Amino acid sequence: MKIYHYSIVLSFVTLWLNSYIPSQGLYLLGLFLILSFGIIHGANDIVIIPNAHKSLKNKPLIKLIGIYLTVVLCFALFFTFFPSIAIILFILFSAYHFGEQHWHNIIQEGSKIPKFIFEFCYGCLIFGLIFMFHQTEVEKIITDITKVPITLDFLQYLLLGIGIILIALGFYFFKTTTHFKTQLAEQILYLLVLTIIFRVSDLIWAFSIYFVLWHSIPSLNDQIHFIYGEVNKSNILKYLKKAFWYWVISIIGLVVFYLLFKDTRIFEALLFSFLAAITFPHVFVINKMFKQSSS
Ligand SMILES: CC1=C(/C=C/C(C)=C/C=C/C(C)=C/C=O)C(C)(C)CCC1
Repeated sequence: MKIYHYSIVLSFVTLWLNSYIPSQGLYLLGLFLILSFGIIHGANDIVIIPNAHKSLKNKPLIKLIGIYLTVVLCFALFFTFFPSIAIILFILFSAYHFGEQHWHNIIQEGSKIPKFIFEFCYGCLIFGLIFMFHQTEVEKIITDITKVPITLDFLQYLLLGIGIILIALGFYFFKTTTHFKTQLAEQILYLLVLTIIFRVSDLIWAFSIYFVLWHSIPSLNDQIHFIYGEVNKSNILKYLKKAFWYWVISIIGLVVFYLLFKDTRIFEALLFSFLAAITFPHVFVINKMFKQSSS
């Protein structure tokens, strides 16, 4: 079964969970899943870096960890001092990252620029839909991070523009890329299911469903393939073993963090700022990995 078939089946399970678990429960489960999968699917960046980047091939692990932590720290400082620019970049980078993960196996032929625009717009569509259905909450979190009051009233127009670009480029890929043609109906169905899920679920739960089922699990699959050459039980276990301690430390961190900040307005703002700091380097590492595996 293709990895996205698991995603679609599990997405229906989450729809069913919506009516069985109260919102607060789904909120906590969503946070736990975002952090767990966020950490697990980013934990092996340090293993991928030397394989994807020739100049880092023979560097000792401790040096790589040092470089990685320095980059994360720089982004965290950037987020602290220039939150408005940082959040815009964070959303734009993440949109490309989500789109690239989703489409890189489907659009393999043709020129780079239309592919880049298509992947970027697809990611923007995903974020745009989540943000549109949960506008007030998203405005509150962004305002808490940036301290600048914002409104997302422009989202409908933006989504319309993105939709037009995606349809136009969709026609182009339909004519030029065989795999795209055979995938199109399935992908439109996925998008419809996702739109319903985003509409009926709370913000954190909706985001966690996309992030875990549609981004992290396919990403884990690609990473295991890249590092070990094949996805099987023993390689999955090897990968998870490597990520395990990072995960334990992060979950302990999350629990402490939740207990300390749960009653403050800025809990979600702090959480997303942390996610952003670890996301920036991850986006570059995975982009390099895809380039390397397609060359
Ligand atoms: C959902 C959401 C936000 C954006 C989150 C993003 C952009 C997450 C990206 C994560 C990635 C790409 C992780 C690594 O793989 C905001 C703007 C903070 C506002 C509140 C809701």
